[in-house]
Amino acid sequence: MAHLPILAIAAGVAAHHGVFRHGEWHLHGPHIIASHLVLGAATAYYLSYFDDALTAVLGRLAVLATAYLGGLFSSMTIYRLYFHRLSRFRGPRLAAITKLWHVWQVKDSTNYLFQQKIYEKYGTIVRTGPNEITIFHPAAFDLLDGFKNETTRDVWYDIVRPRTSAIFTRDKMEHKVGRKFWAQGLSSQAMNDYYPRITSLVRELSRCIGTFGDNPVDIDQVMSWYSWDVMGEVLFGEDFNLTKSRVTHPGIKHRDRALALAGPLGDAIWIALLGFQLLPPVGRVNDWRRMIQFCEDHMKSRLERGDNGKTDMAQYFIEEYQNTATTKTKKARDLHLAGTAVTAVVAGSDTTRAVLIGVWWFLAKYPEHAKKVQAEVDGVDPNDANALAALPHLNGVMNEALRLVPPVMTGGNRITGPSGMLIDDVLIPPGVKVTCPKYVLHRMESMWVQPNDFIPERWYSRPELILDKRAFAPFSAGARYCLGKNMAMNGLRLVVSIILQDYDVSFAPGYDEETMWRDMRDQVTCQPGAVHCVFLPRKSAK
Ligand code: HEM
Repeated sequence: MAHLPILAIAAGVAAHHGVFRHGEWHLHGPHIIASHLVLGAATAYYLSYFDDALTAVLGRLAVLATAYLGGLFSSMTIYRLYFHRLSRFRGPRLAAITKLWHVWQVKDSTNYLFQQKIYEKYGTIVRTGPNEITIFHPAAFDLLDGFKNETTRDVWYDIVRPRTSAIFTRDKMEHKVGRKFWAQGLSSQAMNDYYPRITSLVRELSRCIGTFGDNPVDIDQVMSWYSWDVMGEVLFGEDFNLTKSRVTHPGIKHRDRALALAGPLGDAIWIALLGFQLLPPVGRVNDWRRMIQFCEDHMKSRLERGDNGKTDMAQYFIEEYQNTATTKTKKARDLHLAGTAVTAVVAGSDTTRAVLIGVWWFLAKYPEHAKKVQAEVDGVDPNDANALAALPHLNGVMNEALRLVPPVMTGGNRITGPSGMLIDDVLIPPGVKVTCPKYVLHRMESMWVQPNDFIPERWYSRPELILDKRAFAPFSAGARYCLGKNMAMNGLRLVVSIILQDYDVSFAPGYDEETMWRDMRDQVTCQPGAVHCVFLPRKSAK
């Protein structure tokens, strides 16, 4: 019996080297727990031959379990610190041992600030996990996602499993095929149909803002209504009417609370997946389920009712659903359509809302830039998307807001391909998770002059303030760039030009300007802190 603890330690070491060091385990949490419980029960049964008393058996079992886990975790720690192929890379020692350390550091959803500190302390190429390198280099976006990239998506993209979509898939072929349908739904031809409908939603937004008079407008609330309405109109051909009725849809609350759960766990996705599978539907797990349910149900009813005479994105997703009837099972097609709905609702509503919050903060803080935009947009017909796209200061404001408040602040994790990744003569081996936080790159001193300052002119009349344009990728890059970019930019320009044609903006009396920055959270998408503004009708003629 005395030899059993030694055997248990050896079993822990063997489990590490023989099993857990190989392959991916994030989808197998319940199986790992179940197999260890079975093993524990079998060991208890074996021990009961030597001792009749239950307490004695359980006591011995606890010793063996501790020895096993001790062997397993000691082996992991020693291997990761001294023998792992990334052990030569600089970075926090605890990060090299376990990703849980990183999760703990960003428990309040401040991964963007954590990454900033990591860069300042360790430099350009940092080991931020047992098998993870974070790159703070302008070439990184292209290396990760450029057209010649060999990378695959990291395990994070399994988060809506068993559902999939063009974004939430790690299968290159599924991504390529799915991307075609998204591209059709977001093509310039489809955009011609959406644009007048989005314009009338922006007019409704302007009316809604007018109803506040000289009272403060909670920008998050109003932009959430508006962006949800746009998502409904473009995705499902349906008006949710939130801006008009000034009611927050429950889907928005579920989305925000669900993303708050996914944010800090983004770097240890197995915890979230385990929670979704094992925990009862309470709290944020319930929000996650309800968010998914809302998207699924809505897409399903759109499928059943057919279109209502308007072009919408759903029609392309339904076409994909129908086209794959002979090649995929119904269950697989249902799961793909559901995953696509979740992707479209989050990508289509939450990203633009985040930028708009940032834009209004900057315009209230720097009224001289609002005035410059007003001088440009006055006299321009917002129905003419090309005319708005040609206004330099308006676009400079958009780009600066996207640079300083990128809606996707971190994330976009990839796994290096068979040749690894060469960066500044440093080879990152194959099969390593690599990441490049946009928030940090968008503010690096080596890439931008006065990196933390809001200077829209750097995008047109003062190009010398941009030292390396490769460091700007709010919509990602290359083969995986955002397919909604044109729609998003057209929508953002419309909102800012119509509202600034109608109103002057300033911070609400008593509003603490630091709130937006102090309470900013990185939760898959950026969640800026509260911004309260007052919009007063313009006195000057347009
Ligand atoms: C300002 C608004 C937006 C920003 C900053 C933005 C940013 C991004 C980023 C960074 C990615 C890469 C994500 C990743 O690889 O994990 C992405 C992908 C994507 N976005 Fe957007 N997005 C915006 C709006 C939209 C909108 C409105 C839609 C459509 C309704 C959309 C649809 C997509 C799609 C389909 C992809 C996946 C592309 C692919 O993987 O091939 N986005 N977006």
